[in-house]
Amino acid sequence: MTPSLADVASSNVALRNLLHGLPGVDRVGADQRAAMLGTRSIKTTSKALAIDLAIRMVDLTTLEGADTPGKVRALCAKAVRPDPGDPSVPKVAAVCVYPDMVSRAVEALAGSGVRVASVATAFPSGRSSLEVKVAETAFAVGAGADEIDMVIDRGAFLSGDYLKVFEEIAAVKAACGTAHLKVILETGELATYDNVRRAAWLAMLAGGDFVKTSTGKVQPAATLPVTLVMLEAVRDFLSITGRKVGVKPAGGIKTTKDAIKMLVLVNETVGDGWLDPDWFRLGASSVLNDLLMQRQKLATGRYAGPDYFTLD
Ligand SMILES: O=C[C@H](O)COP(=O)(O)O
Repeated sequence: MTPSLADVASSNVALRNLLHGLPGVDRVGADQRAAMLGTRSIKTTSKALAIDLAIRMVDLTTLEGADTPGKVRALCAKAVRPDPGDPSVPKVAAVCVYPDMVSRAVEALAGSGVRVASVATAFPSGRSSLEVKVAETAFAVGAGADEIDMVIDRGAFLSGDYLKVFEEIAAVKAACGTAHLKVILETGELATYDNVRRAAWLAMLAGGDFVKTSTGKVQPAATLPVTLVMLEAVRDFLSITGRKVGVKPAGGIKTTKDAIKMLVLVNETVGDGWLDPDWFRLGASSVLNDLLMQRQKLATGRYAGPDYFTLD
């Protein structure tokens, strides 16, 4: 008999049985499939569409201790008008900042349609109490964040305390109110693809609206095979539960090639139902300029050169 959500949500043994009962990931198969899809070429007309779609999916990110209000304002201006010389360039999906910068981003993005995402829950390590994590989430939402990017407690996950991870995600989700919750698995610390699949299921069962690969502070980050495993998880979760969850690879996505490989992977794994910023994001601090340069190259046949664009 399939256990109910209430059953698994109240017992670590039930959660463990469910997560360890998922089919194992064929590591060699996943690596090969991702590598094969990564070599697919796409037509020039499709490339132009893919670049604009990738721009619309970017969560333009700055997560540095040295972030200043001025840097966040400049990033927000870039999010709304990525190329001031070309109004046909679409806006990005969101700007992603630390909680204390949310109000600045909200102010700078007012009326633009670009969302404000905030990391929370003692990002990037996640090492704090549940009370602090919930309070930090409430602070960011109170300041106007539309989206919260939380980290899971990898220590609890890796020691098999799935219920702790589940309860933490559920508590943060409750603190989000109407804000969307992205759950960062930090796949570079999870050791196996089986763990990535289990952590993705745990995040979805606990109420996450998105599963996200990485903080950008740990390597490896958004690899193609890990993103493939997570795409398979959201596909299977939808078919079993009827609830659709988004995917956000983040960390180390730097070039148009990287971005387009991700889009091919989405198309081939879950289909075009996820080829939309509502369901797929690219978390990146520095991919936008390359997307702009390649876009201009396609349109004019020549590169404008990196100096033409403002810094990411
Ligand atoms: O969430 C997004 C990541 O922090 C960005 O990582 P990145 O700086 O490697 O692009």
